[in-house]
Amino acid sequence: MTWQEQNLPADHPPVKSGKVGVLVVNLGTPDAPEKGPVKRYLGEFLSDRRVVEIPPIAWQPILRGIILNTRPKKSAHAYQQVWTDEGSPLAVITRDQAAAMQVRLGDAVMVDWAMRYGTPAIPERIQALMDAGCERILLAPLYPQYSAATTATVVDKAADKLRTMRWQPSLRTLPPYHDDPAYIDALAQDLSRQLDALDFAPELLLLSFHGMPQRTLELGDPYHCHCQKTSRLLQERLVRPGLRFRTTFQSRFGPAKWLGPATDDTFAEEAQAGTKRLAVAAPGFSADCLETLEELAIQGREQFTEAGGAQFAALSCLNTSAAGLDMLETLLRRELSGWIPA
Ligand SMILES: C=CC1=C(C)c2cc3[nH]c(cc4nc(cc5[nH]c(cc1n2)c(C)c5CCC(=O)O)C(CCC(=O)O)=C4C)c(C)c3C=C
Ligand SMILES: [Fe+2]
Ligand SMILES: [Fe+2]
Repeated sequence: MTWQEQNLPADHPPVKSGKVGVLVVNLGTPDAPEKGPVKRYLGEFLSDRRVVEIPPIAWQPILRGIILNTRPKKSAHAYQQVWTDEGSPLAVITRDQAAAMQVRLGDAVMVDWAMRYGTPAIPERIQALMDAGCERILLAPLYPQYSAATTATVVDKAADKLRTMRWQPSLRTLPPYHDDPAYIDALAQDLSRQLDALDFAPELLLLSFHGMPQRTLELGDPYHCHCQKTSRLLQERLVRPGLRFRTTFQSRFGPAKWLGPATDDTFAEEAQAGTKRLAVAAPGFSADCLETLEELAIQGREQFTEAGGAQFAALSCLNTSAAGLDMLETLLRRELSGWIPA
């Protein structure tokens, strides 16, 4: 009998056992590559005021009246191009990353995963960790570069859940790791391996990050600076004879000005300027997803070759590569320090 049990009245609810939980989180994805599920997912994602910073009174009519009636069909078609037997690549890879961390971190922790939009939802998985006895939770949004639209909204969602609890778990959050040597080393190692395996030598390696409205930079979001720093540190580590680098931003959305230069314009511009052999990597994405597998690997190839390019390769994200998992383990262990034995 523990000290706590001895001191409790007979009718007291069971006392939790003080385990440590890790919740790995990524953006989210539809449950199926069809119009209905894509519409539900986009409705939740694009209603997040951290993502679209337009007052709801002005934005919701545009979202409900136009975007959710046109985009789901087009996006569902794009998702169909990349969907796997096990589901959406982003969900499958995130699940596998969490499973690998469970094996590496062992019984000292319980590792689970969630998606910020769609399923499995953050509140549900926090509850599951608590039901399993976790009194301490490390929340790990897998975004190397901080942005209010990604990192902050994960913390908000977890806080919304904690707000409803009498007995809250202790929470730690994984900080952004855009300039962490473990991350830069993992990228350098994994991209070198992939470049070595190509059947051509690229003249240009495009480092493409997800875009954001330009306004977020002006309002003080560190995202753009984090991307630029990752890019610089990676270039310093990835010196290869004859290889040039450029940093670009992809996935423009809506009419506002977004961070530039735009990845799609750059594919065409480079080809027109005579670049024949190009590789593209997306260091800001922890897992391959629609934005890398469809927008870069499929559309990007078309944009580059139609404008006169000859050889094209879209490199994989860290996913469950050895380098990627080593990095994740390093980052998680550091944040778990004091909570689990070293
Ligand atoms: C206002 C719109 C958007 C902002 C701001 C935005 C920021 C942002 N997104 C990611 C990562 C991902 N985005 C993904 C898909 C996606 N993104 C937007 C819009 C904004 N993103 C849309 C509408 C979509 C859905 C697909 C589509 O209809 O085109 C994904 C992939 C999801 C998947 O299911 O595979 C990721 C990952 C970051 C990192 C970011 C800001 C830094
Ligand atoms: Fe996005
Ligand atoms: Fe996209």
